[in-house]
Amino acid sequence: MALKKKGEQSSEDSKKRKRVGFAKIDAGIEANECIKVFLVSSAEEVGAENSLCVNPVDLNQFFDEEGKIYGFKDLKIKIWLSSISFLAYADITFESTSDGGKGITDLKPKLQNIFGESLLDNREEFLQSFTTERDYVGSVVSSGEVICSETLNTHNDKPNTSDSGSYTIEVIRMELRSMPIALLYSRLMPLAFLFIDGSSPIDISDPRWEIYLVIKKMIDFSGETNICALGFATVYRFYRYPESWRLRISQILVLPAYQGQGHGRRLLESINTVSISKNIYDVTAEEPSDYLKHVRDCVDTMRLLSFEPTTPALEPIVSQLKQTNLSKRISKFRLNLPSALIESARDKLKINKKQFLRCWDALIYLSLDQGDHKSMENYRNCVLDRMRTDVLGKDVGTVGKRLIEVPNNYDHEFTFVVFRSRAFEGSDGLEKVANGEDQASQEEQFIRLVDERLKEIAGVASKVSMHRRSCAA
Ligand SMILES: CC(=O)SCCNC(=O)CCNC(=O)[C@H](O)C(C)(C)COP(=O)(O)OP(=O)(O)OC[C@H]1O[C@@H](n2cnc3c(N)ncnc32)[C@H](O)[C@@H]1OP(=O)(O)O
Repeated sequence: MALKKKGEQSSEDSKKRKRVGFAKIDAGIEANECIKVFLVSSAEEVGAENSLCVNPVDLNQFFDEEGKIYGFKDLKIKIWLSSISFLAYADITFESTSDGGKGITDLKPKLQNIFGESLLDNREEFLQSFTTERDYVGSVVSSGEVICSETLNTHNDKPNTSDSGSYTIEVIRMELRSMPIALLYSRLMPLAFLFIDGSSPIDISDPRWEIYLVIKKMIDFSGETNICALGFATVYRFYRYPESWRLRISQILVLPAYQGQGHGRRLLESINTVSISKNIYDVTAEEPSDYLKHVRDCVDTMRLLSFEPTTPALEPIVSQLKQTNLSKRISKFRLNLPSALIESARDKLKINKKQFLRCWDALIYLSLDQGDHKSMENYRNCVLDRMRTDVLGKDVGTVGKRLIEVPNNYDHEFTFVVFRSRAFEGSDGLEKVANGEDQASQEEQFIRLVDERLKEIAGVASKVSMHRRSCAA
């Protein structure tokens, strides 16, 4: 073996060194960019150009390292999700693979993290499932309890007046621990992961879980009844001391193709029906999305409007808003909260206090003349004032200790934090008021918050007015 002296380089060595550069490290590709999910209801739709492509909340979360997939060139993943059996199949294509410094992502376990057992390996088996599993949902829900049933006309989705061209929408309630429904839920769970922000699996062995399925029943040309699932809600029953129960909506999802057709409302109304029939204490929702809040506010505001004690409770506050000038900061809303109505709405309609207060805003708004500048200005000031109290604490105006309501998953009504605001305590230990600049920016934030809240209230009020007009017509 020839030894090379230090410092001595052959011309061959120096050529080699020139050729050894720093290879570019694989930047990877985001899962959101290369994965497309299609919701299909027949074998013909699998691979078809016009199949329904749906938008999951965030696929990156299922992949490591900033949601990226490494080692593939021109990677394309098409996931076909059957709305008949809720089985899935992934078509994966790529030009080549190479380890560019970050390895080659093992796709199968990653996709199984989302789809679990419902991800099939065999394309043929998946295609056949549209036939073999055609009655799957129907057979599972056959033992469930029908909570609501509505027959609609195919042409205009209005309650049916003739027998032809009709279908039935039902909401079915089942306990999750029984076997066939537990298996169906395990196929629905990936949908919750895909379409509900921050969704996590639930422990179906806990007997307090139940599921509400909204299904469509239709008789086909051969006279057979086809049943498919359009959405679902999982609900947990909590014990409430000393001897009652509360229902908490954990996940609610209407399949993308069927959203905005009243199925979310039907699920919520069915949960309300059950909570009343079983004399549950109240109903809450776990971290509701903004849109779910909107739908829920519409549903509960409508219910409160037809609740007898509501109108007399509204009258005094509405007449006050019409007459008084409330431009100065006073807590009229807090002072005038209708505690008897809050309690009877909880008792009879199972609307929890936090939810009641959201609807109360909409009910007052609906009772005011939108063209009357004074009452609308008063209303705005009251909402602003209530928000200040909510954010700054129950004890606005006193320095030092403050009491703040903080959200939690279990019960929004009963969590408070007491703290000593730094803005009110100087380094010399003397209590001071916040400086002018802090107060101005705080005020700006409140104005922004109040504008957003007023927009939400107006959205609910307009939907409720439309719904009332169409019911009256
Ligand atoms: C706790 C959690 O799970 S949070 C996550 C919630 N789920 C998701 O985000 C998943 C994706 N989204 C969905 O699945 C659905 O959109 C849901 C479940 C949020 C709502 O279900 P949908 O079927 O889409 O709602 P639905 O058709 O019943 O309501 C639609 C409209 O009718 C209105 N409406 C419903 N009931 C009434 C009523 N009684 N009176 C007046 N209006 C009503 C709603 O306000 C809404 O109005 P809009 O036109 O302003 O949007």
